Amino acid sequence: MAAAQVSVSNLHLVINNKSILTDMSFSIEQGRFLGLIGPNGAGKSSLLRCLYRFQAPTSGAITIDGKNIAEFNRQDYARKVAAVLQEIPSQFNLGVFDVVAMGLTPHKSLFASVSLRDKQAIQEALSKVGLTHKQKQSYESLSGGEKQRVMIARAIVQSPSLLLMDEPTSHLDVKYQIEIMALAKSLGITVVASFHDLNLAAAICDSILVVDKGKLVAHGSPQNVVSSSMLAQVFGVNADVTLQQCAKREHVIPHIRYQYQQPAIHRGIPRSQP
Ligand SMILES: Nc1ncnc2c1ncn2[C@@H]1O[C@H](COP(=O)(O)OP(=O)(O)OP(=O)(O)O)[C@@H](O)[C@H]1O
Repeated sequence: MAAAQVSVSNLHLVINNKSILTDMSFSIEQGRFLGLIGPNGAGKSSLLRCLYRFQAPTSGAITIDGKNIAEFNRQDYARKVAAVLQEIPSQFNLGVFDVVAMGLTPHKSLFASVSLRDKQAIQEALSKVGLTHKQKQSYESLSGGEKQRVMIARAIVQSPSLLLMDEPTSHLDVKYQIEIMALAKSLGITVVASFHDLNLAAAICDSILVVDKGKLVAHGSPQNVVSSSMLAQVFGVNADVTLQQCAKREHVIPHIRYQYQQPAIHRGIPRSQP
């Protein structure tokens, strides 16, 4: 499936009279990898929920390939958009193979059986996330990181044109953090993913959107967005940022070194020294 072009305009989300997202506008070109970063409670998951239609925005519009997402029927939307969410479902009383097979549902008619070609797609996805040897095991008995990789395999099988991921690496060891992100990038589809590992986001993403208190405070290439001043103002941390030439990519990647010994900053205002 071709990659999707996504556009968000003047998005507002208000829940119980509380502004969760305020006047967000941005767009993502086809096939690009957009990273969402921001402190806890900034609104990253809420934005992803709006993109996934889990949450209807209070006002504003989200379009995919020029069509408002509210206008897609459920099956068409499921064919177009896959999500790997923060809350890993725990109700799957299924084996790993069957959970991954659920990714095929939007593409099949009711009661259609799993074909040989489907089986190959499932095996391929399991191999890509390094879980071929676990395919007969029950989903429930997997570790947190293994469950997360199963959900990513399921999203791959779904063959979407837009992949939404909420902190997809939170349970993964460092090897799989790198591998899974490289895998998501290699799919050639449009990806929107939230990150807490800012160095990983800077290394992987084509562009980064910084969210703070429900507002978009910066949007651009990692090189333009990730800076000591942004880290101080938005995250309240002291850090040095150096630019590293990447062998495989033409551009430079910012690399953050946190100053663990220095006092934290309160939103741009250094805390007083003891
Ligand atoms: N259904 C809801 N009812 C009330 N408040 C909500 C609801 N959903 C989200 N919020 C609030 O909206 C704010 C943004 O939450 P969200 O989960 O989007 O942040 P986040 O950036 O993903 O945070 P984290 O990095 O901690 O996962 C938080 O203050 C949260 O408490």
